[in-house]
This record gives sequence, C-alpha cells and structure tokens, in this order.
Amino acid sequence: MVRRIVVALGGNAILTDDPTAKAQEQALVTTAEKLIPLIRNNDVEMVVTHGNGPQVGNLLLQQLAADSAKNPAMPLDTAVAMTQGQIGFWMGQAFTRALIKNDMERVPVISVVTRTVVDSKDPAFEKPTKPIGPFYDEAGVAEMQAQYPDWVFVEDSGRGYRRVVPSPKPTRIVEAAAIKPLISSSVLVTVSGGGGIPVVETSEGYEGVEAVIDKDFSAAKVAELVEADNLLILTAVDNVFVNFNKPDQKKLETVTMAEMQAYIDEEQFAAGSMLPKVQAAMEFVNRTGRPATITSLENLEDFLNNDSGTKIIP
Ligand SMILES: Nc1ncnc2c1ncn2[C@@H]1O[C@H](COP(=O)(O)OP(=O)(O)O)[C@@H](O)[C@H]1O
Ligand SMILES: NC(=O)OP(=O)(O)O
Repeated sequence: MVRRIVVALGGNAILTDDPTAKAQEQALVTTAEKLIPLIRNNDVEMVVTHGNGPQVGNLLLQQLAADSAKNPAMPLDTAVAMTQGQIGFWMGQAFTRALIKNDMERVPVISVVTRTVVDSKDPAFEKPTKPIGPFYDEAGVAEMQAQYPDWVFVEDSGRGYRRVVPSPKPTRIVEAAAIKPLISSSVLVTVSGGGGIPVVETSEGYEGVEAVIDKDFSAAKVAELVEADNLLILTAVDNVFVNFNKPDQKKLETVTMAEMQAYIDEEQFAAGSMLPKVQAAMEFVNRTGRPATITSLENLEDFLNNDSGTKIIP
C-alpha cells in the first residue's frame, strides 16, 4: 500500500555555516539524496516542506542595505514569498539531480508557491516569537537596536540573540486542494516553504500580513489537509530527549499524546526549538489519529526500516 508522508526539513538541511547560495544549494543536494530512500520503492508519496528563518532574515537585512527611495525593501509577506521561491528553486534543482543519480528521472518535480491563512486576531501579532536571520552577540544586538528601535531580539536556545517577528498559527493552506492531485499522480512536491506566505482572508480574497509562520505547524496543517499517513519532522537530533543535554538524558521512542503532554508540563522541551516541533506533531496526531515522528535526516533509513525516531501516537 502507498503511504503518504509529509516531510518537514529543519534548518540544518539547508544552511550550514556558509550563507552563500552555492553552499545552501550544496546542502540541499545532500538533503535530497538522503530523502531518496523514502521514495525509491514507489510505496511512499512524499511531500516536502522546509523552513526559511535564516534566509528571510538575511533577505530583509540585504534589502535594508539598498537605497530605499529607488529600491524599497519589500514587506515581510513578500520576503517570505521570495525565500519560498528561492529555496523552492534550490529544492527542485537538488531533487532533479538526486533523481538522475538514482535512475529515477521519470519522477516529476515541482515547488509550489503557497499561501497560509492565519487569523488576523491571532495574539501572536502582539508578541513576536519567531527567530529570523543571523545570530548576534550582545554588542551586535545593541548596534542593531540603535538602528532599528522597533525590532525585538531574544536569546535563542543558548546560541546567541536573534530578531523575532510575529508567528501566527496556520489555519488553512489556500492551495491544498490544488496540490492534492499532484501528490496523487506521484509528483514530488515541495510546498508551504517557510511556513507558507502569511495571509488573512478578506471580502475580496486574501491580504498578505507581516509574519513568519512556523514551518513545523504549517507542515502539520499540510499533512492534515493532504490526508497524510505520517508527518515526519526532520531536525538535527535522531530523537526527542527528556533531560536533554543532562547526564541522565533519555531518548523518547514511541510516546502517547498523554505522555508527551506530561513532558511538556514538566518543561522538558526548549521553547523556540524542540517545543514547537513536539506541539506541531501533537496537533497532527490529535486532528487525524495518525502518527508523527521527529527524527534526523541521518536516521531516515532506520526510520524506514525500523520505525525509529520519536514517534507520537494517540
Ligand atoms: N528535549 C529536547 N530533545 C531534543 N532536542 C532538543 C530538546 N530541547 C531542545 N532541543 C534542541 O532542539 C533542536 C531542534 O530545534 P531547531 O534547531 O530550532 O530546529 P530546526 O531543525 O527546525 O532548525 C535540536 O537540534 C536540539 O539541539
Ligand atoms: N518558517 C520557519 O519555521 O523557518 P525555520 O524553520 O527556518 O525557523
């Protein structure tokens, strides 16, 4: 039986230490090759989605460096669209190359620019939480803050400071119905990159809003809307841990929703990194009754063969 899997790619799948286009494209070539085992036996319909936090923040900085009268900076919704196109292009290139290398060039590839509907009254608009762009040390933050007093910065999981922007929850993917036939015809689809372009519904259609949607929550929404059998969130760790980075850390394998909720209540997962992944995975399980797994790209073969990773079940 054919399984449909939505794969959400974490930051390390695209960006290493080098933010050049060449290095990011190369990282995606490696990523695409690692994903091929999922579809090699024609028993999985794979839908791919990815983040854009570093890229969209870098793009905004690049635009601010330009002459604002002649070449104005684009608003955040448009910048999200630009990075969705940018990474979607790289993703397409990488998949084409990986498919040729594996004698699978018959599989058609497409990256779709998609919009994600959010609620204009989402409280997230009042409280920015989504880190974008580069990391700064304390002196760097002070310099940026002097230049851009309205920007908000937070410390990001011990890795330095980053600018944060509003991150409302996805309620719907506008193009969901349009992409379903593509998936059913075995097209390798990249969709909802960067969480999707944030829009609110209006009487005339949709209007873009200044936000960056969390790609794990949008992946959960995509997985729900395309009736995926699994949501697979790929990040830098093979498993979610309790007591993470402590001598008594313990990896989680198959975990029920109730057990996971108890770990959340114990504050086992860092806000801004593992917590949203766990919450997004749980949202998919809660809405569909189907499992979600959090693991790494490196562990993909083991996930396929032995169902390894942290699997959340009802
Ligand atoms: N309890 C935990 N178990 C496993 N990893 C955790 C935990 N808490 C925080 N982390 C960190 O969260 C990271 C994943 O979040 P992040 O790097 O923001 O995701 P992304 O892969 O989407 O860029 C892991 O690489 C790990 O360092
Ligand atoms: N949009 C988003 O969640 O991007 P990152 O995963 O790169 O932070």
